[in-house]
Amino acid sequence: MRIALLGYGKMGKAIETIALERGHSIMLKVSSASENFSLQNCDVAIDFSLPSSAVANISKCLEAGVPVISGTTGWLDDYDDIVSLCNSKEGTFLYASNFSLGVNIFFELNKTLAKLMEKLPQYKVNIEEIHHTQKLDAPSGTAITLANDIIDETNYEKWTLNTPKQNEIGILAKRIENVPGTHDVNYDSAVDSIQIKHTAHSRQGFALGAVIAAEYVHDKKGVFTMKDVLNIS
Ligand SMILES: NC(=O)c1ccc[n+]([C@@H]2O[C@H](COP(=O)([O-])OP(=O)(O)OC[C@H]3O[C@@H](n4cnc5c(N)ncnc54)[C@H](O)[C@@H]3O)[C@@H](O)[C@H]2O)c1
Ligand SMILES: O=C(O)C1=N[C@H](C(=O)O)CCC1
Repeated sequence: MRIALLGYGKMGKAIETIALERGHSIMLKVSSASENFSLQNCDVAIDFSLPSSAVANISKCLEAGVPVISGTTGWLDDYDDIVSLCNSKEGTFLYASNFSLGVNIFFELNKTLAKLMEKLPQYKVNIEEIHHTQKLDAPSGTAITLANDIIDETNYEKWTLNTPKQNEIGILAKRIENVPGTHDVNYDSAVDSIQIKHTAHSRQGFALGAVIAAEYVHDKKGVFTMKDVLNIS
């Protein structure tokens, strides 16, 4: 595949390494909103940029008829508009808050555990995420996915970064130098605790998942998720 990298920071560089190893070519590297780039000759675009630039980048790809995947977090208020644009252009789009294959298995475990714990009101759930200090958004996109998936399976109504009320899931967002991404979901009762946890050891897992997702979507039409890529029903 001939790939456009929209965002050439920590993730763009990690994706470049893995894409080249897998025999792909990098046609374009974009690093700022002021670049007037052309997507000509690109088979797929991979956006890992800034919360403030993702929507413009994704829209530009969809307008140009170039399949696009995005891992940028912190722009999801506009997700439905992007889906509408993709559908109206008969284009190709995939967003994942976390491209790591392990995290996508962790998402399934989280849903299964939430279904089981729903029957045990003596347990209260909370989520903790830890990321490096350059991260712009909090909570992480992954923590939001975990919380929303629990909300879909239970009576919890929303998540909060503040002290949670009875119907709220508390998310604690910690920032510690050089941490690529750690997430845990904790259920605490008066007598015990249950915890599931995912720890990324580097950015390689995110980058590999992104390249695999780009390989999956590049010749398809529609709006996809990592469940499609991993064939999870
Ligand atoms: N979904 C996942 O699996 C996953 C994994 C890691 C990071 N992320 C997310 O990806 C995003 C990027 O992460 P990062 O660690 O590479 O950040 P980074 O700050 O290292 O890189 C972002 C890059 O985007 C560039 N940029 C600024 N404006 C741009 C524009 N208009 N178009 C294109 N590029 C532009 C910046 O110059 C910078 O180099 C963040 O939102 C982060 O939360 C997601
Ligand atoms: O480094 C980041 O920034 C990460 N962002 C994603 C998120 O917000 O969940 C995925 C993990 C790394």
